[in-house]
Amino acid sequence: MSVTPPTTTTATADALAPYDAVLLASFGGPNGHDDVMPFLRNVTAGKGIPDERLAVVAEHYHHFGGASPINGQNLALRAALVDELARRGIDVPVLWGNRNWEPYTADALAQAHADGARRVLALVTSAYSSYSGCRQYREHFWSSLEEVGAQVGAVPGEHPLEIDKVRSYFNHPGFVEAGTDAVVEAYAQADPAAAWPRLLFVTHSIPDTMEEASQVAGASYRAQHLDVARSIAAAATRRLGRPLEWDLVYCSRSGPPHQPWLEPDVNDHLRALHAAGTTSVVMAPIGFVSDHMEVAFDLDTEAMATAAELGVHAVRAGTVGTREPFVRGLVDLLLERAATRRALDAGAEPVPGATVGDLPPFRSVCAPGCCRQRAGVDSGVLAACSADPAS
Ligand SMILES: CC1=C(CCC(=O)O)c2cc3nc(cc4[nH]c(cc5[nH]c(cc1n2)c(C)c5CCC(=O)O)c(CCC(=O)O)c4C)C(CCC(=O)O)=C3C
Ligand SMILES: [Fe+2]
Repeated sequence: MSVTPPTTTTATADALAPYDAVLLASFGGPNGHDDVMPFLRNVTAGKGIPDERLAVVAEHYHHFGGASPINGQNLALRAALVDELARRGIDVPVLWGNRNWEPYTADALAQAHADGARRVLALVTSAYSSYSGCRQYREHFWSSLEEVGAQVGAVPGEHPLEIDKVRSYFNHPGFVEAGTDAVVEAYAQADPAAAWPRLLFVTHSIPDTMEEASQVAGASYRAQHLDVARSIAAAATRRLGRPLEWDLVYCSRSGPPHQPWLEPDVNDHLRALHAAGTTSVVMAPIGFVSDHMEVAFDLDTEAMATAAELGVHAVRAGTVGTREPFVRGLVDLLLERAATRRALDAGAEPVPGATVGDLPPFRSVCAPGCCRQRAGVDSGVLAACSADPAS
């Protein structure tokens, strides 16, 4: 009797080469009451967010014991990634590092360096490209590498480790499939006797200036969301067998009142829909990969209260979290990025990236001037994962 060996084992042994570690890079969040203000000061350092706004946001955290759910969710995502990598025969350390709270990226990188890692592949917990979801992480990688360099006695600008980043993955099939599953599940909770719910895709608002600057990456932050919304609405319509009417709305705006941010706000939109006769909605938070504080407070607490006050029936769809299609897609993206790195090192073109929707795959190596806070304004802050760190 002959046994056919599984083909995947040998095929994937070096699938992540030349990388020797994966970094799950996230926002970070407080773990208790005493962490809240220091965390908020980290987040808003140099941003000019007024103290009154910080006090309001601090209350959101105190309402939940001072702890954000985001850290537990990232640990769960890391465990799911390790499992999926192991299932494919890939044994690689998966580090976890945050921009705004412990464990900090520099500490994770320093440990990886001490353990022998030299090339790190980063995956950020933000699917869309804009300053907040892309460049701010790349600037943070650069300064974290400088910090590790200083610890090991490297010359400034010469880093003891390299970091590459997985492309913005909003239009990757795994993200869209998991988001579609979440919407279909939410509609299953709809009362069959009541009105068919209108679908509200929700994301984080950003200043109009940041939206304009995000356009440099190919399609703006808003256009990226519209592409995902169309893809999910079309797939969910097919699966539910009924047409869906949908809108893209925003939550969590901050900044001074005179500064324009993307609109409509989810609460304002609920009021407008109610006035026009809508009685039932599903809210799908496609802008967030897990149920962290924006979802737990701004949607589940605040927007749900608005809906209740109006008498509008509202169901909140889940986030992609650790759903199987999402985790599988993230591992596919790690492999795609490694194959692209090998191709670029050999003087060839990046490998083609899988997508759904109308937009092309976003770049693995960011273009000069991409995703600044303001279009055309160079802040002078260096960023990793681009051809030119100064641009
Ligand atoms: C686009 C976007 C995402 C999605 C992409 C991604 O996931 O990265 C995101 C995620 C998150 N934002 C978070 C928290 C905060 N964001 C703030 C402030 C801001 N966010 C912005 C944008 C975004 N933010 C912007 C333009 C600001 C203004 C100041 C600035 O330019 O930075 C502030 C300051 C107070 C306030 O102004 O609200 C806080 C506390 C948390 C942690 C939640 C938790 O603890 O569970 C997460 C995941
Ligand atoms: Fe934010």
